[in-house]
Amino acid sequence: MELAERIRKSREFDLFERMAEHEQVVFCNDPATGLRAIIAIHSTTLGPALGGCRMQPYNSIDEALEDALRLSRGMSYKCAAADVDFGGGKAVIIGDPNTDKTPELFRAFGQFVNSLGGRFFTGTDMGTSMDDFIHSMKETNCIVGLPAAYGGGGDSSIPTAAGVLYGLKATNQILFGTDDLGGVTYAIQGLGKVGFKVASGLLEEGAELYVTDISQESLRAIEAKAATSAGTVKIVASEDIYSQQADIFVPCALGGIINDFTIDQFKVKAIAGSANNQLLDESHGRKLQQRGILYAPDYIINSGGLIQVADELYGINQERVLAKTKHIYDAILEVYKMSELSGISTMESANKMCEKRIENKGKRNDFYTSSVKPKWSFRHQ
Ligand SMILES: NC(=O)C1=CN([C@@H]2O[C@H](COP(=O)(O)OP(=O)(O)OC[C@H]3O[C@@H](n4cnc5c(N)ncnc54)[C@H](O)[C@@H]3O)[C@@H](O)[C@H]2O)C=CC1
Ligand SMILES: O=C(O)CCC(=O)C(=O)O
Repeated sequence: MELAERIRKSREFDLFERMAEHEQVVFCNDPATGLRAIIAIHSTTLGPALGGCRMQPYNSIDEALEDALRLSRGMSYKCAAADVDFGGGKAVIIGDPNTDKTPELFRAFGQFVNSLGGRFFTGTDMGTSMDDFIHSMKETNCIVGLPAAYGGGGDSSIPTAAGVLYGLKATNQILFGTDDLGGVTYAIQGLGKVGFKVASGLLEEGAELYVTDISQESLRAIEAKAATSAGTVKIVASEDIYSQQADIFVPCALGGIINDFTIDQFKVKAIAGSANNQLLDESHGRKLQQRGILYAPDYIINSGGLIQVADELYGINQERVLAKTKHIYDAILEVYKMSELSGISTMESANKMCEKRIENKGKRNDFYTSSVKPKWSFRHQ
């Protein structure tokens, strides 16, 4: 029996089966600082792996690993969709972002990132902020999305939120024949770095919002914002956000929130938000299609942050970032149209497009020319 076949048949190698699509998974353990993290590299076909680092009080190693595997896979598709020279990776730190952060923990994390020798670049995600990575960057230059004062492109949640607003305009174009964001009702889950900016942008345009967050501070802040805006806001309980009588559900917190339990609760016409991995699995994309709910593939509508951090490789240029982020409007319209023409779901349409791009790049003969400086070398000077 072939080695690969023998391994596949042995239950003791289940972990390798789970990461069958992934190139590498690194478990990072630093007892001195309490760091326990997982870095997952899905694919480096398009370039070094890139993906933010999430911090969350996961209930088990299993849950943390699953998140890292799913998120890093999503990054491969996101990089292909945004046409940037990066592959898919992601990191998760096990811990409570409100109580467990220390400078030493993020320095230890930076050391592990550095040990990958440029195969993995990272920055902020759910539960982490630019300030955390100021500590990590002391150990590695594979950190993106740092403040401008540290040579980075700044807060990547700004272009992410801008991209979501462009995606919502495209969605309104299909639903109502207009790009206007005002006069429409949205149910927003999560008012963090991205969700708060999206909600604020919608309020300024006169939208009617239903919002939820587990942070009372964020809820008070959005009420204060609404008091000085053209729009209105109503706070709803976490479990009620899926069943709001709104036009569009805008998930900006957790993944897996489109599942068998929530799908029957939706009364919306469309779902379009920043959260990564919104569909529990691909079948839920088809179920949304059957229910006539338009779905904006998450890794396209939320690619503004990636566009900005990828731009750092060329020396950040905000005009270029904005122009590329605007393109999210066309990209979302394109996938809605592809799905309509082919009859397959919007997510399947987007996946097919990205898989083709990755396959084509994999086929290309990247031949070596000794006179040209390696593309990434300036990051290691
Ligand atoms: N920051 C970025 O540029 C990007 C973020 N994303 C994704 O967007 C989502 C949000 O990211 P960030 O805003 O950066 O994270 P964040 O950590 O700043 O905000 C998340 C918010 O969700 C809230 N939340 C957590 N659990 C909740 C629940 N059960 N119900 C309601 N609210 C809940 C938190 O209290 C927090 O306010 C994540 O899925 C992230 O992976 C995707 C692309 C880029
Ligand atoms: O925003 C970042 O720092 C990297 C991009 C990313 O992780 C994401 O788009 O999910």
